[in-house]
Amino acid sequence: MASSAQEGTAGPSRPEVKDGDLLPDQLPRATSIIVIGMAGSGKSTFTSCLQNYHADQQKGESAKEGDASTTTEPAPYFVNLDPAVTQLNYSPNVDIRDTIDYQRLMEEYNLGPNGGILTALNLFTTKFDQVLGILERRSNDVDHIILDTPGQIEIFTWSASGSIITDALATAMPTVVAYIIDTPRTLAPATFMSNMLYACSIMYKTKLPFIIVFNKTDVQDHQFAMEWMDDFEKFQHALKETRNPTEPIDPKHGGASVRRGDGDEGTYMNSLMNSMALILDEFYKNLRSVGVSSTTQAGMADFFDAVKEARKEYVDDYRPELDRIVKERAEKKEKDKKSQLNKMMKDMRLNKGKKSAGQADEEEEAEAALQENLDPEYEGDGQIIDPDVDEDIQDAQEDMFPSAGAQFGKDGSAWPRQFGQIDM
Ligand SMILES: Nc1nc2c(ncn2[C@@H]2O[C@H](COP(=O)(O)OP(=O)(O)OP(=O)(O)O)[C@@H](O)[C@H]2O)c(=O)[nH]1
Repeated sequence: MASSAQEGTAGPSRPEVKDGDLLPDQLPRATSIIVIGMAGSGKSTFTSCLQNYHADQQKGESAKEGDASTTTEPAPYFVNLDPAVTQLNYSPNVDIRDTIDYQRLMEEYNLGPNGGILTALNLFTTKFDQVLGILERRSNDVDHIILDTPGQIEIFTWSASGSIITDALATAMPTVVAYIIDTPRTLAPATFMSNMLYACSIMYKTKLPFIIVFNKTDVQDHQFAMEWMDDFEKFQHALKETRNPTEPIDPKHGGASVRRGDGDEGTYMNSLMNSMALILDEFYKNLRSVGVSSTTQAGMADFFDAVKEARKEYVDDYRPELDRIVKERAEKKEKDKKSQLNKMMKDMRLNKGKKSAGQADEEEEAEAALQENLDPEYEGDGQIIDPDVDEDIQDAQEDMFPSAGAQFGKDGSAWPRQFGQIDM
């Protein structure tokens, strides 16, 4: 899909646009990266690795140049959204724990650990507009804003607060999802498959560009997973070899099971896995995956390349779709507003017809009294609207209250008064 966003020159506060860099004029410089993954997959370690990687890169650059000031790139901006984490190996710029005391919340509301995390996240989300304000201000100074999410994956991915945070971010700036997978724990075809199904569900829920990050490659190389994704027959072969797909394979021996089963207890499971693998084949085509080690920093350069590609995908595919949805919603809201107004006017006319002469007189008096105090630009929702912008509604109001035309108020001033003339 062609990009509808214009690639323009950077604004005054932005760095110079380099070849290949995608900095459409209206988009912030930063890409926000939402780090999601199963409990223990290494989200926090990965996030801290990003911080260390940046610091080490900067040290390397300045050593090469011999002058620390020449190539300094701004450090990523970090947000911790896990209220229950006790220790972090990175220093977040914004930390949910500064706002919410998770332990006290659990005690006061008699909540379990997951209920506590969910409630903490919900409370934090009520203030997320303030956080977003901070992030938006930083988004023209940094390249990456990284959000570390709670350990229990479903608390973020399937909660209303998770959706609100994700949508708010994706509307404000290019946003991508980094889905962390514990590679050594994915050696069993069934575990691999369930992880991929989960990833697939998150991708379709958020509709954001997605990066699969096979973590802990210092313990287990992720090549086997890449092959399973690239070649359906290789996955089938691994399934056949393992018999019981819940047992890990030994990638050094062509996918044979570490502990081979000798019955056919896996047959049903295998055929289920086969069918799901076929379905997921399409999903794999839309994925970019990298292997990293959060302890050795191996693969981090590949990760940042993948982020660059994902940003481009956001600009080309996600943003135009988002703009279309926003426009569609605004049009629908406008249409609904007008049809409700028309309906109300119709009801009023009908009621008027049914009223007795005395009632009608009383209502006319009440309406006249209302007109004296009514600012004709008042739309009824607490907002002063610009009549030039919304001429139809203004016309409708004049239909409704024909006496509210140019008249003189009790104090002799012109009526309706212009906005700004109203005595406060
Ligand atoms: N060898 C190795 N261990 C890792 C790597 N990344 C994380 N770990 C270890 O995996 C364990 C879990 O890592 P965390 O970063 O706490 O995982 P998490 O996903 O943030 O955990 P929760 O938020 O509690 O779900 C820790 O013992 C880490 O040291 C890695 O790349 N290599």
